[in-house]
Amino acid sequence: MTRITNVSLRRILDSRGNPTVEADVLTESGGFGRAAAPSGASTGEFEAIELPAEESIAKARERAVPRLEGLFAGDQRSVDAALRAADGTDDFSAIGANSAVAISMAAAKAGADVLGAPLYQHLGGAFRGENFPVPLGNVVGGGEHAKEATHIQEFLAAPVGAPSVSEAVFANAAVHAAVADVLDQRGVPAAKGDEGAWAPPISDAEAFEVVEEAVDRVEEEVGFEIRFGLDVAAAELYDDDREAYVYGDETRSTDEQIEYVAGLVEEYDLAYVEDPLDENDYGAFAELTDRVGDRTLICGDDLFVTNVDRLREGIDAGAANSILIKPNQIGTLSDAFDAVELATRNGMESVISHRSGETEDTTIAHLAVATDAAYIKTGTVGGERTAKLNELVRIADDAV
Ligand SMILES: O=C(O)[C@@H](CO)OP(=O)(O)O
Ligand SMILES: [Mg+2]
Repeated sequence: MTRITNVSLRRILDSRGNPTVEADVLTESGGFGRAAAPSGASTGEFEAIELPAEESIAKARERAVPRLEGLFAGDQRSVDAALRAADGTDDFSAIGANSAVAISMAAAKAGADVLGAPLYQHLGGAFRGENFPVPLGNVVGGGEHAKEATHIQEFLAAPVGAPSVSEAVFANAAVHAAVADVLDQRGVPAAKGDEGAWAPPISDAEAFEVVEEAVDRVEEEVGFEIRFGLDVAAAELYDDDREAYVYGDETRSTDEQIEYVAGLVEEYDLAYVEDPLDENDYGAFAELTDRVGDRTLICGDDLFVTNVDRLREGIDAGAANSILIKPNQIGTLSDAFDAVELATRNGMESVISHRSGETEDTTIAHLAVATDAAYIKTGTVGGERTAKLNELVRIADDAV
């Protein structure tokens, strides 16, 4: 039987050294699932609410755990509906999206365990297809993830021509290493940001040169196409009072920002641009998508926050052609799947993503394969990032 007999919650460390929530779900027949909540730094204004870990655990123990015991672990919709009912708010502010997402993911793993199936197959079904996501590798970054580095939050290698997921993963690691060489040649010292990307104290313009050079070198070495992309995280740059995007001493109006990003897509043949504009500006997103959406992905992260209502608004406005999916932005796997489904039905690509604060949890690797996502964004190096990448390699190798 797959009935849940026990849900336990504990406080563990995330990659920034902050406390986060880990959940264990046990079933009657001995099925077991464990998962942990990640945590963002450049969080969207409309995300589900993360409570301090201790508080979230106490509230979830009191309100959610009693409702979960007795449910079928494999029936993800019921588990997630019980979490929503236990919380009773729209944004999980009563029990915390951190406990909710940890329990939701742990229940899915317990459900898979009972079936003896890998998680990606439990979630994606027998006919999920043979595709694998292209890993987007953060190789240079700044913004909220490294304050003294670039204004643009992430420069992402995109090995779109890789013949296998394994070659793609290693290509990203090679670009990360090549960036270090290029910076070294230029005499630029660089620490690493929260996601393991290099965080050099250089201008965005110089970062483009560095990343382009590193990508070109590795492309030549591996013999397949590597492009690159960005997470501008523009909501963090936008100043409501000045109605402008602030890049240190420089500012750009919304029209200038659209012009700037369209120019970057053109000049660097960018494969992917996430959050190029403020999270409240569907109109500006639509304008940019109209201009360059035929040759690049314009992806909404803070814009959509994995929320179907916000996605619907975006679809009506023509605001983007892809959506970033972060289960903890919305609180359950069912909600994340609903967002992917709505996006797919409307011809949009899905990109499954980690957070800047992470654990060794590998659920998103399975989620990306299960949903047939075009891309997965999960960093390049560092244990909490390679945990997901190595799991992808194992999934491709049928070894999970
Ligand atoms: O903006 C993002 O896409 C994420 C992950 O890269 O960062 P954070 O988790 O800090 O929101
Ligand atoms: Mg983002």
